[in-house]
Amino acid sequence: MSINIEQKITELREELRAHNYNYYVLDAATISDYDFDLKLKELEKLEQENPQFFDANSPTQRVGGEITKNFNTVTHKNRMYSLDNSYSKDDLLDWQKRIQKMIGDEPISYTCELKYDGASINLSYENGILISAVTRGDGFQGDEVTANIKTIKSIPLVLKEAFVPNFEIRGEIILPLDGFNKMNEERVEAGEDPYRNPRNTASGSLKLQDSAEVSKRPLDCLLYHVVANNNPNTSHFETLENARKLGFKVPKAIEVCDSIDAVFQFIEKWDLKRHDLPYETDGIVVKVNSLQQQEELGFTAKAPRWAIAYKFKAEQESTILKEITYQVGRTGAITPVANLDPVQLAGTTVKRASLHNADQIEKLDIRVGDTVFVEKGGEIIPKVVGVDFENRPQDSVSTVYATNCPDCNTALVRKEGDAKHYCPNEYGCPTQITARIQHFISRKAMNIDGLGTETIELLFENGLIHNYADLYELKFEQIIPLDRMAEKSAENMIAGILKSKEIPFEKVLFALGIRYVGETVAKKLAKHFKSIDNLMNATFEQLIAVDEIGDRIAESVIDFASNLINIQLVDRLKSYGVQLEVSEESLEGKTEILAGKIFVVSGVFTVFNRNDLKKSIEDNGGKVGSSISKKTTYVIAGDNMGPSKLAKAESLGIPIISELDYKEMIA
Ligand SMILES: NC(=O)c1ccc[n+]([C@@H]2O[C@H](COP(=O)([O-])OP(=O)(O)OC[C@H]3O[C@@H](n4cnc5c(N)ncnc54)[C@H](O)[C@@H]3O)[C@@H](O)[C@H]2O)c1
Ligand SMILES: [Zn+2]
Repeated sequence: MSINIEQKITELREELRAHNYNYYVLDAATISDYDFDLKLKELEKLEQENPQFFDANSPTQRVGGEITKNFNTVTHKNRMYSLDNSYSKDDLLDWQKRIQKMIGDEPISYTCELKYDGASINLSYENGILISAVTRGDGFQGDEVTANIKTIKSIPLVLKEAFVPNFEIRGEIILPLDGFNKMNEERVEAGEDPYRNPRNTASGSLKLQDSAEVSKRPLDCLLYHVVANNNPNTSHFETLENARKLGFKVPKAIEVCDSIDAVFQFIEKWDLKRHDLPYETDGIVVKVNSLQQQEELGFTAKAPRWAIAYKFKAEQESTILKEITYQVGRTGAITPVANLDPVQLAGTTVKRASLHNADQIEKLDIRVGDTVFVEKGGEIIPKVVGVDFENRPQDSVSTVYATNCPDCNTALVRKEGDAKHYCPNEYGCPTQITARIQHFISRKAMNIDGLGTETIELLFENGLIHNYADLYELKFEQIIPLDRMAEKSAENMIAGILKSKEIPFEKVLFALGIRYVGETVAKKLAKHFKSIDNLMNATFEQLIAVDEIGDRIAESVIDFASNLINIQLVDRLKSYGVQLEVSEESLEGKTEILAGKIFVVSGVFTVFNRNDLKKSIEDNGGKVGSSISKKTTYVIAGDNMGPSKLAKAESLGIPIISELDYKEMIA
């Protein structure tokens, strides 16, 4: 009997360690948090009942994160703990009884805060200056990511005054939903896989080696805890209020509750309201408000006794997986899709869910006929997160991933290091062909009025177009006999196509649909190479010499340029008069006077409007930075420049100039 229990404990520990690794190190969890927490609770219970198997290294005794060793490893001055979890009000009542017993008769009041879903960070200030930012790591040691953290604008680098000369403040690095969705739109546009959720994208961003790359991600930091000797405040609430006054972003949704009933009310209110927040939360954190009582309660091996998290259950439902189908995208990438028995989830009916890729299907052992768990997290598309193995039908067979394209039946390929399969039949696969033409006409590309995605399909099915160049050969007489085609619509279509010849080169370049050449990259390449001929003749070295163009993009451009089909298409576009070089007009008024200089613009201006000022900097070869850093050459200050920006520029010794100074500079 005891052998079995020991074995069970060992297995659970191993399994949980593997999940911790997936979650914290790979940022790619394979089970839901809820299931993880259930398993952890199961292990806790077994360990409690069988103390002879105690192990200080058990996942129940340790914070789950790890240090990556890609950064300086720093030992925390004050340990960073996790939080105990609860999913029910009964758990909360149990906690309240436990701590009340330890405190005695004295009444306890609580602060309730939201539980921000991101990655924890410890900021150390000495004499009012930010000196380091370290991740939680394993709680004892973390990664020093100060350079990355300094790119987050809401984190003050210099304080006007401080609580006490030296203190630490802890918070959560998050990626607001807006920014997350925008990043994903850009990735999808460039033919890349979207990021899975804001939490692991925030956490992954912190671990990037290049802080210039981090600065492009709209990260934010929400603060929730101060560690200070001789803290003049006596409660957690007051401490946070004061931290907010110092300029830290402490969310306003904090309340002091004098009873556990008031705590329940806070929970109920935010269980609904949290969906309106600009960032994700996964629960409520309840903390004992009095700092003195906190001290009395102390810590367990892993978490403070004076706090507990109440976690909202992710919106999850189970339903039957009827069929796995496969979709081909514009770049040939294959996406497996779960077709489900319709189920109600977070207020919508879900019929289809993402299965990500072959590895994920194999890892979760997802099979047709299974009862699967479907979850809706921060992502727009719901996803299958697991299988209810107890309900697996007897005759179930493992899933064999598609070997051929669902559309053109070509054998799929998978490149090393790529999670996705691709249909390599780029120029013969109908879905890829139409998707490429649809991309060509889209708003951010050639912006052709009078042509929609369905019309493209119609034209393709009727053999009138085989590629985007064919659009320019379309004749009124050819389109008019098509199904449901009115004379007026046909005219509009032809006019729209004609008008697209005026679209500037950078947009045409984006429209060509070269893999990894999204809107921004197209702009950079157009600006640098000035014509399609220069670009298509560029060598790998010339390509990667361009700011922010890496190996992957360079290879993709070379692939495109060395393909005869593309060369012919581009030649045809040229012959129709499509803009394949930067026009004279747009070259006009442009200089390289400011080459190599980085400007940050702040405040309200009178001579220029803000956008014109930015454009003028770029037209003269300079760059506009979004935040002040060591790399900034000048700050152009208008009226009412923010005090924190001013302090930052001063502390880094960056010259602050007026818009008139700037005008002289370019004169
Ligand atoms: N799915 C998986 O495979 C898997 C694996 C490991 C962990 N997990 C999940 O992670 C959880 C354990 O992780 P954990 O220890 O990192 O943290 P946690 O999320 O349970 O709680 C602790 C953390 O909450 C954060 N936090 C956010 N708002 C806060 C606030 N207002 N006050 C205080 N802290 C706040 C802090 O960063 C703190 O470190 C588990 O409950 C589990 O759900 C999942
Ligand atoms: Zn195909």
